[in-house]
Amino acid sequence: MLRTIDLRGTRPTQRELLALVPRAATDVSAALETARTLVEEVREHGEQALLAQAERLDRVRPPAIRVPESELREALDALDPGIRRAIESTIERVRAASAAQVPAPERTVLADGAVVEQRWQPVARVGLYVPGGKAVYPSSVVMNVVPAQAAGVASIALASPPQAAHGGRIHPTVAAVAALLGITEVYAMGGAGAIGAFAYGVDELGLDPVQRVTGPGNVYVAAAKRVVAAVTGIDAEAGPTDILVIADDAADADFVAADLISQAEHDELAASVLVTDSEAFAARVLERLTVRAAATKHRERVLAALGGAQSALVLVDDLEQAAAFANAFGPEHLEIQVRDADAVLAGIENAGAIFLGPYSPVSLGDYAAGSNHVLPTGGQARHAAGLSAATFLRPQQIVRYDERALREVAPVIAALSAEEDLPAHGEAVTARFPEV
Ligand SMILES: NC(=O)c1ccc[n+]([C@@H]2O[C@H](COP(=O)([O-])OP(=O)(O)OC[C@H]3O[C@@H](n4cnc5c(N)ncnc54)[C@H](O)[C@@H]3O)[C@@H](O)[C@H]2O)c1
Ligand SMILES: N[C@H](CO)Cc1c[nH]c[nH+]1
Ligand SMILES: [Zn+2]
Repeated sequence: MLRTIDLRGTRPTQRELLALVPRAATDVSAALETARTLVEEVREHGEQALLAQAERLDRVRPPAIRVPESELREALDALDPGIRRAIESTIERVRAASAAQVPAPERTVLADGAVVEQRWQPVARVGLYVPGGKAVYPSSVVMNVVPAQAAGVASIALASPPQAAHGGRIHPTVAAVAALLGITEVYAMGGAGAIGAFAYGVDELGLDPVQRVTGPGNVYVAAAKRVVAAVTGIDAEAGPTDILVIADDAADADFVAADLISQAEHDELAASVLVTDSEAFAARVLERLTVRAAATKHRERVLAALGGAQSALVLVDDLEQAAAFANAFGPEHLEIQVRDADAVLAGIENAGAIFLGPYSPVSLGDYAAGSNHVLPTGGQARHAAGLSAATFLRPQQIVRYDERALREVAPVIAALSAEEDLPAHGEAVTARFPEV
């Protein structure tokens, strides 16, 4: 079920810990060549390539890549009222949390007349990817669109794969949520080709290139984002999901097993990792995993993920060692289910999102916590962050010096420009004050 990594009695260095983290099976770089080819096809052949890729990879030809606005409106009209209420509740919470993520402008006065300001400028146009292969993700429409709107992005395009079960149209709930959020530019295109279309634009579709592509997806989507990163901004590579649970023997083994399975259900490449200082507790979780996995709907996918080299049971001496392993892993989702969760939290540096205690499971964050579920995977949480309003904003510094303030700092510029053998830099200042 879960292979064991036994760290007890060892004190691995940072480098050794990194080597122990099970990553090879889900390494996005293995999908890079495929993704590059698909992106290039779309760059060169536009709409025709998107249609051919849909037939090949989604096994359906979309009636139109650009989704008519009438289809979006009709999907919203037909949306089940219960689902609509659930979506509206998610929107409300994510909107409140996203609004709080927009930083205030800053003004630093360094001396009289010497001011450096910082303003947060939204990118002008973004392409948001909503996955739809093994499952469909209307919740990801909310998680992409709401922070972009909170940031003040003026132009938003959205893509989701054509669904064979819906005659090549996007999933109707995805269409409905787009309409609910006022999005009108929607494309039925999936995978790496969709990311290429956003990055380079497709003239026949009236699809202009975007400045930033965001959103989750499978390894091909994550690899395509890496491919286009030279021409457009991206968020973190939000690829196949992972969950790491730190638990001690006070945790509920059934809760932990349920949470490990909840994320394994996304993808055969999903990673579920349990880190514990109690062998007896680990045995209880393994037993509950076996029972739950046998009964769950997507059992084959779940068993493939739990049995994959990316998933593991990690036995540690103590919770300090558990935190060190988690920091090396850089999980997308970290659950802390121990007696003193805050004490473990204090030792955590790297995680996409952190879920504390028995009543904060990852699926709460997936749908309804108000936090964002588009999060860095593949260890990127060691340096990257989840999607937020800040993803769509850039800090811009504005320099406002008056004559006196520049005169005061002129000797500093003169000294440094001479030291760097870039005298024209100093001359640009002395031109203003020839006597300096
Ligand atoms: N990290 C996050 O924030 C986050 C959030 C939600 C979902 N996810 C992940 O998103 C992924 C969703 O995957 P999915 O497959 O359901 O939807 P998807 O939309 O990511 O992928 C489907 C597309 O993949 C392409 N594709 C399929 N087979 C291919 C092949 N053999 N070669 C090249 N391209 C191919 C097709 O174009 C298809 O449209 C899962 O891995 C899930 O864990 C991650
Ligand atoms: N767990 C995924 C983030 O990695 C998000 C999601 C959407 N729907 C269900 N789950
Ligand atoms: Zn999930």
